[in-house]
Amino acid sequence: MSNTKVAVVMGSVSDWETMQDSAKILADFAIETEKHVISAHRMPDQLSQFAKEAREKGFAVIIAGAGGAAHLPGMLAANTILPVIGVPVRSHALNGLDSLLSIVQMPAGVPVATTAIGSAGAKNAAYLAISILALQDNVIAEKLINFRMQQTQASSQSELQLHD
Ligand SMILES: Nc1c(C(=O)O)ncn1[C@@H]1O[C@H](COP(=O)(O)O)[C@@H](O)[C@H]1O
Repeated sequence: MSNTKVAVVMGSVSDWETMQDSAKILADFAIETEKHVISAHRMPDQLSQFAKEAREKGFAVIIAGAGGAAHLPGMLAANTILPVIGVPVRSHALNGLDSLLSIVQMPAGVPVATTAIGSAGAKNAAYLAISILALQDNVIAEKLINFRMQQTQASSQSELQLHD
């Protein structure tokens, strides 16, 4: 697979507080990443152009974070065959439940892999994108295995401390 880049797309710059958690993990794994604010609602033509060109521009995965009436991930998925991971950003009015339901209930045939609401979801979107890249890249796979081992060690240590 020659496509190695990940796009982190968000509906508004106000989503960056959440989506920076995706970008930080991708940077830790040295994954080439582009960040974009592209709203399906406010920038429909740019959204369609970005999604249609993403594959030929070398992207392997698109992470899309949006809040409220979060149509961005679904509309990206409608315009590309790349895997799209949707992150429901926590909204003020409904605490992110609106974002979650807007992203998760896609019709069959146009999938969006939906994460949890908020920061944990943004982090897991990055780890899922890294898992996809690791299918074709042993260096990334090794880094991911090391990360999981360190995470297990840290959890085991905290368990031991509890019984000290
Ligand atoms: N859900 C969408 C889309 C979209 O899905 O196209 N575009 C913007 N938004 C969301 O509107 C919220 C408020 O945006 P502002 O803070 O700019 O008013 C953000 O969480 C954004 O993701």
